[in-house]
Parts: sequence; C-alpha cells; structure tokens
Amino acid sequence: MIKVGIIGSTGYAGQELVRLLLSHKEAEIVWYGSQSYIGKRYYEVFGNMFEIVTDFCKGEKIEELTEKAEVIFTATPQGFCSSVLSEKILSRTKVIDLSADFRIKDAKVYESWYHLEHKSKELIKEAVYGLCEVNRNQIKNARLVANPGCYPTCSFLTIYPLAKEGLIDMNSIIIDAKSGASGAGRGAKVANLYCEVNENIKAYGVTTHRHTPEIEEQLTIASGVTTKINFTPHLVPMNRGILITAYANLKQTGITEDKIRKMYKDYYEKEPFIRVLDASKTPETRWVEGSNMVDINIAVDERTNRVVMMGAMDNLVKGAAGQAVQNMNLMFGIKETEGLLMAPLFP
Ligand SMILES: NC(=O)C1=CN([C@@H]2O[C@H](COP(=O)(O)OP(=O)(O)OC[C@H]3O[C@@H](n4cnc5c(N)ncnc54)[C@H](OP(=O)(O)O)[C@@H]3O)[C@@H](O)[C@H]2O)C=CC1
Ligand SMILES: CC(=O)N[C@@H](CCC(=O)OP(=O)(O)O)C(=O)O
Repeated sequence: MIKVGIIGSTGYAGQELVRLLLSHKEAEIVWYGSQSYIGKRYYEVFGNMFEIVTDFCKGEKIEELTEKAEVIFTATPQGFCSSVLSEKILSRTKVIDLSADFRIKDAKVYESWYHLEHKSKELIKEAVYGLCEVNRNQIKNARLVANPGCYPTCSFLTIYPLAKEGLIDMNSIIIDAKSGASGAGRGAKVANLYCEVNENIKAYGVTTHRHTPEIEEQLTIASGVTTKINFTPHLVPMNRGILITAYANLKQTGITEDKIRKMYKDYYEKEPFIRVLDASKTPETRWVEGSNMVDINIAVDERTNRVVMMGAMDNLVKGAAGQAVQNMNLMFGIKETEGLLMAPLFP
C-alpha cells in the first residue's frame, strides 16, 4: 500500500482527495493534515466520514510527515508548498502540489500574477506539469508534480487538438469559463456566502485572473506559437462544475465540423477520462459531476469561420483531487485509472 499524507485534508480539494483515496485499492491515508482542526477527529469536520474515518486531524511539520508518507499531497493555499518544500523533503518523499506554486516555469510571471514571492525557485525547473493526457511519461519519473489548475485543465483539454494541429489562430482565442462555488475553497469569504452566490451569475477577475498565464504557457508549448488569450471566469450558483466555452479563428476556410470532431475523437480515443461527444451534443456539468471525466465538443460557425470549443468537468475531481490521484498512479507505476472509475453522479 502507498502511504499517503494530505496537508490541507480539511479543505474542499483535500476532502475530495480523502473520498477518492478511501476507495483506492493501493493507497492508505496515514495523515490527515489541518491547520484549524488539529486534535479533532476527521469525521467531526466532515460528517459524511462518520464511522468511516476515525483518525484525528494533525498539524505536524512536513519534515516529520516524510518519515510516515511515501507521497504528500499539498491541498493548501497558494504559496504554502513553495515555502516549506526542499531538496531534502523531495529526496525522501514524492510531492503532488494542488496549488499553483510549481505550475508556471517563470517565477517572475508567478510572482506578478499571484502577488507572492516564490520561496523555492530552485525547484520550479524540476516540477512536472501534471496534465496526465499530455505529460504522462515525464510524470512517471517525477518527484514533484504541479497539479494543474481547474480552469486550465478544462480550457487546455478543450482546445488542445486544434492548437497542436495548428488549425487555429493562437492569438484569437477567447475563453469564457463558469465555475461552481466550491472552486473558491471552504474558507469563509463574503463573496461566497449563500445570498451572494445564489440566484446570481457574475464575471470576475476580468483580464486579471491568475489562471491566464498558466493557460497561455500550456497552449504555447502545445502549439509552438507564443499565445495570448482573453480569459473570463464567471461564478455560478452550483456547488461543483466547470463549463468552458472557447472561441478561435480557423486559419483556413472549409474545414468541416465533422473533420474536426473526428480529429478530437482520434486524439482522445485512448484517454479513459475524456469523452468527445457526438454532433449537436453540448457538454453539461451535470453529466460529469463527481467523476474524473471531461466532456468535450466543438462546433464550426461557417459564417464567421470561427470554431467554438466546449468542455465540462468537475472542478474538485479532474480539476483537482481526481487529477492528483491520476498523477499519483502514474508516479507509482500502478494502473492510471485506479480509484477513479466511478460513474458521474446524477441528479
Ligand atoms: N477548490 C477547487 O476547486 C480547486 C482547488 N485547487 C487548489 O487546491 C488548494 C486548496 O484549495 P481548496 O481546497 O479549495 O481550499 P480550502 O480553503 O477549502 O482549503 C485549504 C486547506 O489548506 C489548509 N491550510 C491553510 N493554511 C495552511 C497552513 N499554513 N498549513 C497547513 N494547512 C493549511 C486548510 O486547513 P484548515 O481547514 O484546517 O484551516 C485547508 O485544509 C489551493 O491551492 C487551490 O488553488 C485546485 C484546483 C481546484
Ligand atoms: C470559483 C473560484 O473562485 N474559483 C477559483 C479557481 C479555483 C482554484 O482553486 O484555483 P487553482 O485551480 O489555481 O488551484 C478562482 O477563480 O480563484
């Protein structure tokens, strides 16, 4: 059994890691990390774990945890992982960081978008961007994985085949994104109170959202063309789910929708967690909820010669904990799908 420690197990992403790992055949959680609930039993924080998890929440330092765990997940706020990680820790334990600390290769770009000083710049180069569908081979040998952001995962996978094939103008991409409120985490914030979120939809982070450089960097690598995008997220009154609608100019005229869809189906044919939908079906968050699936489809607007790329995913699963478990599976050489084959939840 792989011994797992979770720092931040009492957050939204952390509790989803717990839920998934409890039914993982080759992993055992040995450490439930917290800051605010130290000494409380885990089920006292999350009642769904009553009579399932009897362990106490703990708050020791990461160094002590390396003696107990073979892999540590950090499901903690931005800046935490980079402030505690070191070569010594990585020489003992694999680390999968769910925050953005190691996703962006240029520390200056990270610092300017996150308004934080990066405290372990020397480790950025080594970190592998944990988008399994694209970086599978590097992930297998990694000691440190930067688990991708929720919006970047859904945006990138939705655009990737057209970007990689050079069929779209990479500087014409507009991404309209929507997320449920769990994307903002469990910490109390006025903007996330029931009366603020319910019966409302709003854009936020317009032109400034911190996922912009992460999406740009990955699309640049995939296409080989320096890419700048417009990215506008919206908060919608749902618990979970991300929906992406992206637009781009096609570089040639006459590329049919059927041809592009066939190309997407070929790209993702062997991917267990990506479903390219049939013509005229649009991705819906309710059909992926609770699962590690990403549903994708495209449509071509022949009048404007633009392609519309659509994706739906659960922000807490493929957007966070599910992808992190997928990365762990790859890093430990076990079946990539272990613990992740649950069907989506409905209603
Ligand atoms: N929510 C989502 O959809 C996604 C989140 N992520 C990323 O995952 C990470 C966690 O996000 P999320 O779960 O939403 O956030 P939450 O605010 O819900 O949880 C944060 C967790 O970190 C713990 N924590 C905070 N500060 C410290 C500290 N100094 N030392 C130890 N533990 C600490 C908290 O402990 P306690 O509860 O005890 O205070 C809590 O367990 C973030 O980096 C986020 O960007 C990534 C993709 C999607
Ligand atoms: C709805 C909402 O607020 N979503 C969060 C993004 C989710 C997240 O936690 O960010 P990472 O994926 O980078 O870790 C936000 O916009 O800041």
